[in-house]
Amino acid sequence: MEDVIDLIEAKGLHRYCGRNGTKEMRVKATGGGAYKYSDVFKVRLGVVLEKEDEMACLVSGCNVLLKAIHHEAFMYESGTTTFVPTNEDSDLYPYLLVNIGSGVSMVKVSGDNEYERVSGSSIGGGTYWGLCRLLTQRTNFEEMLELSMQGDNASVSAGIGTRVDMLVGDIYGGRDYAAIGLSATTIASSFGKVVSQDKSLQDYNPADMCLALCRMVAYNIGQLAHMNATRHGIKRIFFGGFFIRGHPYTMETISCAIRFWSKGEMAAMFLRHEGFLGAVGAFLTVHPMVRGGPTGNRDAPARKFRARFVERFSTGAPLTGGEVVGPAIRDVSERVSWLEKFVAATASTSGSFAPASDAASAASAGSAGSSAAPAGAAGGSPPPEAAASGAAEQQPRHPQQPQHLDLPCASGRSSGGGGGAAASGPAATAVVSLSDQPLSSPAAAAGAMSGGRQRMSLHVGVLHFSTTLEPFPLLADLAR
Ligand SMILES: Nc1ncnc2c1ncn2[C@@H]1O[C@H](COP(=O)(O)OP(=O)(O)OP(=O)(O)O)[C@@H](O)[C@H]1O
Ligand SMILES: CC(C)(CO)[C@@H](O)C(=O)NCCC(=O)O
Repeated sequence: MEDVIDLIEAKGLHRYCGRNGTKEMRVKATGGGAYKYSDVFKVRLGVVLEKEDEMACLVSGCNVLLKAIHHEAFMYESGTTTFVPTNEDSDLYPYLLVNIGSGVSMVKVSGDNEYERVSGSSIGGGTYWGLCRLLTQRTNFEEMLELSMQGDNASVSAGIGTRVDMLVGDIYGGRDYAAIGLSATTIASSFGKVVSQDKSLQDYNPADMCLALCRMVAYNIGQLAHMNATRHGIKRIFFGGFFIRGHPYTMETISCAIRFWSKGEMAAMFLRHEGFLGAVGAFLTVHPMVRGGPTGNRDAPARKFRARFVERFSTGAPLTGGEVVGPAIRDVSERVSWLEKFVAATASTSGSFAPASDAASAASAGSAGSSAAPAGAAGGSPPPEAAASGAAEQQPRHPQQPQHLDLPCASGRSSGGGGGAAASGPAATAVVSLSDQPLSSPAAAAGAMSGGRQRMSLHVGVLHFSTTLEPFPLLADLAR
């Protein structure tokens, strides 16, 4: 947070308010940080944080992104990314939103402003990060993700006793337990193999531990999500939060958990703007969705800009070749030029923005990081849903795929029957329609389809401070 405040100060961002920066800047903020850092913002920057409820912001941000961004949601299975277009006409509700930040919140979303936090878990991104730090002495999150790409949590080829996870095969003498749908490579007990090894911490490969932790946390969340979806009769689950980071292992593991426990009927869906949901929601309290009607036409260029900006602001952390190319929070000062372009672009179009209040931007103040991930793809045949598409695009983004997918659901009980290992092959990105995803209630679908709503657009402001390697051609254009 200190870095962020230094940055705001250095760039004078807190002065972008009112003519010549004369007004007090008020910024919408959500999450615990909106409370925790309220005084610091006021004292050091003179900025007032206007607090917005975290769950409400998560939900409204998610709803808007799903409606405004054609390719916001995607499935990620066996190395293949399959986009699931969601827009205003799609039958979106009800769905379960699983937000994986430090902790995990599970929210049943039944309508635009209708939601209930139905569950949560303290085993989340903070758990992964904290345990990784303890076990590997690494402090940098990106480094941990990269390490996990090189890890082997329980390889059979590595020989019994060399890795950390205990497999069904370790217990059953190399055999499957087919009667209950468990293959020999299914994880029977995360870190369980350590118990039978007379070794100390330094004998273990940090990469193996990072991977085993990633699997443990992600699988547990996937399993809890499925249980909660079932308990509430929900057929669609979207996963958000900054823990995911478009990390193939994380997404693959969550997907596997959902496929396995739903007996192949459900698929996990991820979000391109995963880490920004709350920030988008907070921003919307300043700039509500652009309305149609006579006044709507006046700010058409701004609307277009907003929509295009969001589409392009992919905030991605796709992993290519094991390297995290998304926003690395390393040296903040060297990668902030986009922020300046954004400010310039916003200033140059602000006449048509018609802000609802003095607040100039919105921030999710819960964490220091930001960003999300259009996951790239590679390999494998698409899951059954992808076959319905016909609109598959070849879009190689993950030239190197995870190598050790001895996933807990690599058994006959998942729809693919023994799926789970990432196949090699050409990268593939497919598109399916949301209606290919099962609906829990036809009535809900009919309700969601009615009402003659329009496609919405929005403008994501300075939501989070994030650095990114993503070029911003649109912003650059506008800034010129
Ligand atoms: N560069 C990073 N630095 C720190 N954590 C990161 C980074 N990238 C991803 N993460 C993960 O993101 C998590 C925080 O996610 P997020 O910002 O969505 O939630 P939060 O608002 O901090 O948590 P909560 O909602 O529980 O208050 C961390 O615990 C960590 O697992
Ligand atoms: C406390 C919050 C909501 C803060 O974002 C989050 O970290 C969370 O949902 N934690 C899990 C708390 C629980 O066990 O329900």
